[in-house]
Amino acid sequence: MSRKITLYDTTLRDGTQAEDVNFTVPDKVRIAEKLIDFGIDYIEGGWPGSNPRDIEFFQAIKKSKVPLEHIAAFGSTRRAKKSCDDDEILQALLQAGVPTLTIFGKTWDLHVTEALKISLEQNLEIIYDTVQYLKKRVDTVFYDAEHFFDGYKANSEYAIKTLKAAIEGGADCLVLCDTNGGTMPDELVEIIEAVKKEVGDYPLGIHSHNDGDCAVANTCLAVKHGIVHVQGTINGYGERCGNANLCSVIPNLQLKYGYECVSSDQLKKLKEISRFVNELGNLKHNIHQPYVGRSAFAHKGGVHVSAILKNPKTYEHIKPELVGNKQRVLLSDLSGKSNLIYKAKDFGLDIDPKDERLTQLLQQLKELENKGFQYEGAEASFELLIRKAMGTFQKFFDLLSFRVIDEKRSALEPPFAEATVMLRVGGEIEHTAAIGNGPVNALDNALRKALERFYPNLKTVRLVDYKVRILTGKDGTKALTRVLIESKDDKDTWGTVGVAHNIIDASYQALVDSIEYKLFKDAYK
Ligand SMILES: CC(=O)SCCNC(=O)CCNC(=O)[C@H](O)C(C)(C)COP(=O)(O)OP(=O)(O)OC[C@H]1O[C@@H](n2cnc3c(N)ncnc32)[C@H](O)[C@@H]1OP(=O)(O)O
Ligand SMILES: CC(=O)C(=O)O
Repeated sequence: MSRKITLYDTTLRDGTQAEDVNFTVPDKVRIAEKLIDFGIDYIEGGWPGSNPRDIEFFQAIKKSKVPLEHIAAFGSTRRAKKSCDDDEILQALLQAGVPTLTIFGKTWDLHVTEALKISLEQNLEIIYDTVQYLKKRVDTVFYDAEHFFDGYKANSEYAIKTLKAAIEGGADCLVLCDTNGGTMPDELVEIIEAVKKEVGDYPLGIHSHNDGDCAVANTCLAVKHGIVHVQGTINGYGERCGNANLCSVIPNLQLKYGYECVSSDQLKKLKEISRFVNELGNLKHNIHQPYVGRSAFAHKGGVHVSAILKNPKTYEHIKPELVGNKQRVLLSDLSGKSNLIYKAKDFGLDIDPKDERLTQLLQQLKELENKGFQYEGAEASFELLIRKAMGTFQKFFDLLSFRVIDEKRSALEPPFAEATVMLRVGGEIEHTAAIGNGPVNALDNALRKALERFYPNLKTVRLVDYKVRILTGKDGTKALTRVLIESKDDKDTWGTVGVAHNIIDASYQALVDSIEYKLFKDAYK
């Protein structure tokens, strides 16, 4: 079963045909470099006959560290009224100066007569002509049989003739494309088996679109049925609903079916690759994405957590580390004691499952969640909650009072914000005021100013993110708010949360947790 599968990535071509997906030339080069390190065999860089950016890519890639034998340029067969020598698209392909060219030709008689408006015979000539012309000039020509499955269903005899024209032209691989993405897995298998009877063991590839949500399944089944060359994109980007997602295809083929795709060390970079492409494309990470999503191995239900603590296999289909991901446990009102025990272990606390305080803590967590607290992203607040409940937290200060003034002195001036805090450290009372560019900033400044005399290490703390979420929008300005704060020092980053109807109070809770966590970790961790 360890047949080597050729991986052909078209993120930089078909991927950019997706709505909202664009990469600059330097980004395309960086992605190509990353994909090569990851073990992709071919990277389709773009369509040089299409636009200046793609032409520039093929110039830029020659100055990068990517070996050119891994780069393919994409284009169509020659136009009906042109010879290969005169066809701008073929000439642009050759000028790209790469040793691998991929061209797509028509399989479906509907497309030949309706889109190209030529005869079926003429289309066969165009396919043969183009493939043999290019094959004389470059090392490798892949033939993408566009709409292969729809074409086969409409006119199987003609569809096979188009493949044979490409074989006669000398194509190195016949890539069967499910261009409209609506082929069902059973149909796909049946058609591949029929094609094999016609072309023997000629190398076959697959290029599946995802319109029926079957692109990954179709690609994996195609491989099981003898296909050796797999096309797809990182995160499944592509025209309309996308292409076969290589972030799922590769681990499925390698870990489930035992095919050889990339090395096990390269597979560990899968999550990183997925993120990298999103980052460069300024695209949001899909947390629920199989294998690579943040939630792919995140357990929320108490029943699940209880079982994975005994054996991770109970609710995990693979070991997350194999694809560079990790197991996570979420806290919510669906948690059981097992979630708390797991989390506590993360913080270095061993809790006895029979400890009475655990039941109280679980109850407290559920009540807090019900009030709007959420500890996902605010793990420092949760650690403080556990430590306080288990009696392993030491207080560093007591707040006695605070006051925040937000005063608009004239219509033209911005409001003036000032905060005063009174707190006790040991036996000493500190009473301090500070200003800020808004009420929360003033409160933050006042708290730090009051405490820095006692705890100079607070000077290293910076707030790097402050998010406010309205939890009950229907209540208008009376709404309940949740504030999430992310803080950083020279070593760590931590998140804290506060919930209240008063946004200053919610911010205060999150700020105090942030300071308490910093003082605790510096003193005890
Ligand atoms: C299935 C796929 O995803 S294939 C890739 C699709 N990707 C893209 O289309 C992105 C890049 N495309 C482009 O930049 C432009 O469409 C170009 C430069 C290729 C062509 O632009 P234009 O010459 O203005 O043509 P236009 O885009 O309007 O129409 C496409 C032409 O290609 C022809 N064509 C389509 N497929 C083929 C083919 N396999 N072989 C030859 N000609 C083809 C069409 O018949 C049409 O020609 P016509 O205008 O004479 O009818
Ligand atoms: C070639 C290609 O992108 C397709 O047929 O979908």
